[in-house]
Amino acid sequence: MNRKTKNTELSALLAIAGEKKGLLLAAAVLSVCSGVLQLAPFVAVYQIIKEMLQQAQAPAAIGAEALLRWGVLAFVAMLASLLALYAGSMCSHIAAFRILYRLRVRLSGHVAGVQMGYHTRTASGEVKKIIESSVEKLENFIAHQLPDLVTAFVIPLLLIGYMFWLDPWLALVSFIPIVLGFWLQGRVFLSAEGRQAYRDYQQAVEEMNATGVEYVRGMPAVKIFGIKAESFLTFHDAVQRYRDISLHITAICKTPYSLFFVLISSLFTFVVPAGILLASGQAGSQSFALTFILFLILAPSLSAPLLKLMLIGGGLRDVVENNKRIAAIFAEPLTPEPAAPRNPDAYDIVYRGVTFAYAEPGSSDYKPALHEIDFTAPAGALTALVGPSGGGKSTIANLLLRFWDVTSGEIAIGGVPIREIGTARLMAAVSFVFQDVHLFYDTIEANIRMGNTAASREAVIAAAEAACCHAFIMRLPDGYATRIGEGGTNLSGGEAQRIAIARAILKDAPILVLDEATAYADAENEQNIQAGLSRLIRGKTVLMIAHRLSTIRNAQQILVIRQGRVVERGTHDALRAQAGLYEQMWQAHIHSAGWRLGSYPARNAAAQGGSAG
Ligand SMILES: Nc1ncnc2c1ncn2[C@@H]1O[C@H](COP(=O)(O)OP(=O)(O)OP(=O)(O)O)[C@@H](O)[C@H]1O
Repeated sequence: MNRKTKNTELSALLAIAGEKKGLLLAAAVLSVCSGVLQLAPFVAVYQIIKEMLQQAQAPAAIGAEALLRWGVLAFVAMLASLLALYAGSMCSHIAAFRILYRLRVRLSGHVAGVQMGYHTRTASGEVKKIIESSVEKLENFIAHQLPDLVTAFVIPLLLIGYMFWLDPWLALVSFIPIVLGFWLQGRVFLSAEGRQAYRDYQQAVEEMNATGVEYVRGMPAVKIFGIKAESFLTFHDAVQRYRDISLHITAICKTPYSLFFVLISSLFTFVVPAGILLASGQAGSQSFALTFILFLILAPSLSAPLLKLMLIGGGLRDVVENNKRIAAIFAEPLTPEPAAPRNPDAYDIVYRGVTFAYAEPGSSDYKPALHEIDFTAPAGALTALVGPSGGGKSTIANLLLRFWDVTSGEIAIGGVPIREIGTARLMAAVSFVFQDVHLFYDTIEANIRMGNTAASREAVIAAAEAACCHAFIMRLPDGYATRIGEGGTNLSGGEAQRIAIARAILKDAPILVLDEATAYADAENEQNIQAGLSRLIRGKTVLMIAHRLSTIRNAQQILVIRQGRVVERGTHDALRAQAGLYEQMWQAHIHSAGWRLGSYPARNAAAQGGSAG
């Protein structure tokens, strides 16, 4: 990663934190105050010892009042320190939760605005993980680590400054092990080997998580095909890689980390011999003895913030990693919107010389999907897209919604290029019934209403009746208020498809795109869905992708798509007369329609009879 990218990540992190500057500053100041106040008991002990030493010859002269005063001061300072810690922690937590909220809202908004290509390139689990856990980890950083970091920096600086002011030689002796400890740590962590090991570690964790999720998701296949855990090689390998890199990191870190820990935790063991050595030159000096005592008190209190600094330093790498993931989402470009959106006043659709290629995941290569597609879908008519699997039918439909933008050529609605219509108006003009219906974890009514949130209850029911789903909805325990999905009722593929059709009927958009809308229908259902569809498409411009050719027999126009090109076009009768690909597909369709399970015994019997004869 180059320096520029790193800076961008850091500035993105600071920009996020900067939104609540005031609260964060208050948290930092309060936690430094708390840290400084925590030193008060040490000062009190020092003052008490000083008083006792000064009156060593006549202990009776030691002023009990002075000792009490220092005791009370230490107690009050500790109370004040706890109060400051509490107030600082409140500030940092309030700041953290507000920042997290703003960040999640911004991220969700951005994710909704980026082009569909991002969502197909990126696993939905990954985006969810970033919005949930990467953002959540910032809470720990902002609410806890940031104030701790400031305190862990400021307190040792103040202490070291004070120690140098008291006695530069003793301070130097305390300071040398600190420098040595950090140097030993830095030598490993900042070396090329250390940095590479950390990157490998991160990658190993990600791989292990991703393959672990895959393993659990693929459990039905694992069970059906009897694949044992050890033989699930990718997951197994990922776990082994994680173990190896963890052991490698432990091996390179154990000595410097142990030395660092020992050096920082035992600063006073350096101070004692140095003090004795220096004291031998100043025998009888009471003031040196006092300074020495103060050093013995202060040196251990330096260790705690320094060790904390080290721990936070390790955690910061995680924060930077998480921030990198969050910044990568924000770096994803949004669907370009026109400066002045235009409204089409007609709803015919024209594809003119449309060529499109998908970006290959993880490379800068592109995979061509469509070549010079030209056709007009007249307003109010049904245009069907048929053809072999992988030919490009869904891609043609998806481009109309600007899930991706065309590589070259143009798509226009009512003469207005779709880029100039603007996403909101485009979405309002088009209804889409996908092959894979997505229903939200909500009530049936809310799912249908998604097409038109302002619709009346009667309109929702009318749409459900038109889509032939009213009857089965009424059989559900709570009717239209039944919750779908996790923790609620599960619908069959055909039922979910009819809900999606009801949603589209309610939306009543002038353009309708149906991608395999009858995919899940059984023979009885298909009639219902067809009935719903014929009500839905009346008077609209329809693009319909169908594998069952019987469903599009009456289309005004049929386009046969193969290998990203329109290879035949015309009505059903005209295409059959051409005796080309469509005719082959039609024959195959008729054959498969006649090939039902019920016919098996008769055929089988015939075959057996034939062989017997
Ligand atoms: N999101 C994507 N990223 C990369 N390539 C894709 C993507 N979606 C489709 N493709 C590829 O584009 C080509 C056309 O696919 P498309 O889904 O449009 O065909 P289709 O005719 O609708 O197929 P089917 O009838 O099986 O649904 C295929 O080679 C497919 O692998």
